[in-house]
Amino acid sequence: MVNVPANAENQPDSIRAGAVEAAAGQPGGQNTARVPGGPAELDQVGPRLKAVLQAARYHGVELDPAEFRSATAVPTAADLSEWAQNAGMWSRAVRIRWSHLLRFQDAGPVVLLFSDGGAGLLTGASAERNIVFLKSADAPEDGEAIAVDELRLSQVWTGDAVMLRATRSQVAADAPFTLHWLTQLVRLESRPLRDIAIASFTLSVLTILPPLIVMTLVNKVLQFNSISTLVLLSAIIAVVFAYETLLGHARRLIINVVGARLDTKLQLHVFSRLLRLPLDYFERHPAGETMYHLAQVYRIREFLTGKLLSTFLDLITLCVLLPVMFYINATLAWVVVACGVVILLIILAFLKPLRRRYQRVVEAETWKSAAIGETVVGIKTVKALGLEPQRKALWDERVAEAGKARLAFGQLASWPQTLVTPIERLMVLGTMLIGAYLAMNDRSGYMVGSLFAFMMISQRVAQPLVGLARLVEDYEEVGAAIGEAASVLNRPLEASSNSIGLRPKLVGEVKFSDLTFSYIGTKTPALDRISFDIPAGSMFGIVGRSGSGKSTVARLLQGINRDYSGFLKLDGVDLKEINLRHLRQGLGVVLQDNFLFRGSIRDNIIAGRPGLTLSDAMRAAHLAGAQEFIERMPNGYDTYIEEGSPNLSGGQKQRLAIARALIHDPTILILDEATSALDPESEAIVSANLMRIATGRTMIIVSHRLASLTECDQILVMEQGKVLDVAPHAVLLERCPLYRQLWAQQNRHLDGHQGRPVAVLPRLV
Ligand SMILES: Nc1ncnc2c1ncn2[C@@H]1O[C@H](COP(=O)(O)OP(=O)(O)OP(=O)(O)O)[C@@H](O)[C@H]1O
Repeated sequence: MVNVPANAENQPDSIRAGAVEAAAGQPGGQNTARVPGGPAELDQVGPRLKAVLQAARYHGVELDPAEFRSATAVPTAADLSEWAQNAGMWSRAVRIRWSHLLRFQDAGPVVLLFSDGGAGLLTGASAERNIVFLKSADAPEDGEAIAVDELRLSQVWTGDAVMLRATRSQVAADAPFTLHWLTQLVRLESRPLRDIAIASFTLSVLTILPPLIVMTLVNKVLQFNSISTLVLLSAIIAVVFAYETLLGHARRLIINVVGARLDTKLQLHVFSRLLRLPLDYFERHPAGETMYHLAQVYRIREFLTGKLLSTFLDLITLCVLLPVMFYINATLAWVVVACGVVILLIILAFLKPLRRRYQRVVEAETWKSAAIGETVVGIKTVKALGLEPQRKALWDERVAEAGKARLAFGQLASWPQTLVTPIERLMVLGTMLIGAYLAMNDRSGYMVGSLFAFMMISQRVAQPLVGLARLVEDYEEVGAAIGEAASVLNRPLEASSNSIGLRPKLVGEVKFSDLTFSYIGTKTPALDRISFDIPAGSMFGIVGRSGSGKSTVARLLQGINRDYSGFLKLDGVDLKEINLRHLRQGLGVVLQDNFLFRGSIRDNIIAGRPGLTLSDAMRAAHLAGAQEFIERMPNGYDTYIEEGSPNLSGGQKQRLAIARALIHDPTILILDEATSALDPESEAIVSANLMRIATGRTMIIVSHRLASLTECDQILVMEQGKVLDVAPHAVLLERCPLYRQLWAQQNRHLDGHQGRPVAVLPRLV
């Protein structure tokens, strides 16, 4: 019987079907034949990677071959497993025996590595027939997995296997940031939490002993002068204290570990979601506001591993101690419980007004953070325009508002505290007084010892009871913090870069058909039924007045905005269908103002892309015309650039940005006003390299300056979001009035000479 994996219907065809045509002879092999139906880029991927890619796809995860790292020519099981793990999957590289393979009946495909460098996918097994079902990574889509016995497999299999599946945390990575998600996160730590609970329970039990011993001491030892009982009790107390100390230490250690792990997971989650937020979000929200909201995550973590955990542990103590209190004296125990209930009622009564005031604190703090963030980001403008007094006034105002809101909250929050404190005292002192009264009327003589014991226990109970009541109050604050963090993290993300979308091989042909697009919140469309084609490998210019939609065209091409109507196709594939990360890896973009990160020039050009070296950086710098000025710098490619690159001129910055865009040899290079802010000399240097840069790729140049576009194969003229004309420079001069007008405006100094402006136009080489 063929044991097809349980969710066989959900498997991609490439796994479900196909045969290991060469399982016995040439399994996998170093065959680079096209995978039918698979992405074109798989053609260049070796069989071991292909097998892992397919196994990952079975679990709904699309791995990126560009992220695979291996120190050896033939990927090892460990490399492959690490690749899957880096993409957030659970994966293990294992060395297993045949008998183990027979147990893989419905766990999804397992990748088996073959001794010739190939690989196969184990899709099922039959223990009765002593066979496994195997399929090559290169198998045709509609082929069947073939049955292979132990002897045949042993001829080709190294014994290494890679197991992988989607992890819970991976599923959780897309989950919204809610209290439920946080609870799930905590539940993943169930084992250490269980240990903490056991330690706490034991500690609680141990805390019962001293009061009980005191009770015995008073009732028995003091009354009957029993020295032997005293010695025994002392020994017990010593052992209990030693245990208590050790267990307390262990508990704190485990709490620390759980706290650190939760912290790490939260931080990873927050940053990965932040990176996946669409650009739109960042354009609409000040950086300071976003950072303030995200900082709330740390309050949530403090609550989870601090107050919540300790209250949970206190609850264990309560559960152990309360019955003992009732056992010692029910009347006194009821007094304690009644006090606890009153404390809870007081806190509940204040919840709603506290929530309202806290909301005001949150709003005021958000505005405050936005003001400081904006000032730091725009400090150049603040200084240049001498806006310090205005910014200071704004800051003063925001600080005052936040202070007022905090004061109002603090004043109200102190009321429950004021009301709860006497009740807390009453809980301890009241029980003492009532206990003393009861002891006076007690004739057995045992009441005194019980009273001592009760006093000791009630002190330990009062704290958790109050803590429990306060937890409700703290939860309000944390609830607000979750809301704040969620207001950033729970926005719709860009399409999942790992798992969704096609990865076609990009050639560089672009087609806009009847495309209309409006920014959110605007009435007039930024692009209005535009249609034009950009042939692969051509140089394409876009001109138009300010606000005509030039940059929007470039944004849509980068997949920044995807909610347009009509079609935008890249090499015949709808852009919305293309995996976002794959798309952006095929694009190079240089903007008017490019951000260079803190680090060396080399690091900035390589931009952290793994596997690239100094010689790659030098090649890109040469192409961008940057190598000459880099080599003149004191430390060459190791010259350190500060954030925002104050030690570079505008032209140098732009050339570095172009080098950075060229480093991965993009199929399409977009220059969006990349040379507009440059002085004529720098522009001439950059433009002089454009022809070289353009070779072998599609180049889209958005520019105000018509002079920099004259060499383009086609120039698109835009006006108010519409396409006015598309033609080469000379033709546009003839037939497009707007183009002619813009050209005349920009080249008045040429004296009616229709040729190229002598001073501005760079000679392209
Ligand atoms: N993020 C945005 N949100 C809302 N509206 C926008 C946004 N970006 C641009 N717009 C609007 O869309 C229209 C086209 O803008 P776009 O930036 O594409 O024009 P442009 O031709 O590149 O202008 P410029 O040459 O001045 O850069 C403009 O009316 C602009 O106000």
